[in-house]
Amino acid sequence: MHKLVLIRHGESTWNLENRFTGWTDVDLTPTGVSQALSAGRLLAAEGWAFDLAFTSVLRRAVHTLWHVLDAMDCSWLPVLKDWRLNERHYGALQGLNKADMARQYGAEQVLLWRRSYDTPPPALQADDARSERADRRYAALAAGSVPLTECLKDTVARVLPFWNDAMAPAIRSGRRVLVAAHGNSIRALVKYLDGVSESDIVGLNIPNGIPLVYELDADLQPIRHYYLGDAQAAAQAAAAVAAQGSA
Ligand SMILES: O=C(O)[C@H](O)COP(=O)(O)O
Repeated sequence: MHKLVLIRHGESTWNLENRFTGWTDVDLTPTGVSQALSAGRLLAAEGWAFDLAFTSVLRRAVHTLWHVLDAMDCSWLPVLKDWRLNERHYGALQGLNKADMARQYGAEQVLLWRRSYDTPPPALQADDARSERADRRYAALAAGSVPLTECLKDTVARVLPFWNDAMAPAIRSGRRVLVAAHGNSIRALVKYLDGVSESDIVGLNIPNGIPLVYELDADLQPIRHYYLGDAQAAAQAAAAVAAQGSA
């Protein structure tokens, strides 16, 4: 059996302000740092150890990983950063307040943008100052492949190749893997691992900073999954994420 640990970044500044974030590179709040340190201490206390970590190229996930590894006294751990673990791109919603959007467009429309499988938010214009196309961290991507918006289906389409190319081979080889990522890139991976339907994925919300353990068989099929620590607290935190899209 293999064990894979996934963790969404701790609270970010735009989580706190309830703003759509996507690829905007905001940092953690002090609460987010505390969540990451607590997760690391919990993992250490329960005897977890890792051989390799994966994360995105966004600082809220990278810094979460730093704090988790620091709390586990293994800041030396090899880390592979890849844009394919980035949060789903939120398009022209990036920077806008989620409750304001619910008041302006209705909670149902915001739910579709946040949680549906194939309804993308309105796209950024390519010349929008918020576009990441000039960001040198994405310079290796083919021209025009830096997204201007993404639905979850688009996120799955880039997370899965990274799973198949990097994460799954590492796990199959027996390396103990930790992944620090984002709410929707984790939703994309969970959808694949658990075979969640396009309708059921709407109900999945990932809380900030709580380790999510996947026990996988030899074929990397899930046996079970659970949050470390207080299960009720994790459920309440996930419900709070869902509520962020309310007016
Ligand atoms: O990108 C964001 O806005 C958040 O990190 C995730 O947002 P969501 O929970 O509204 O999808």
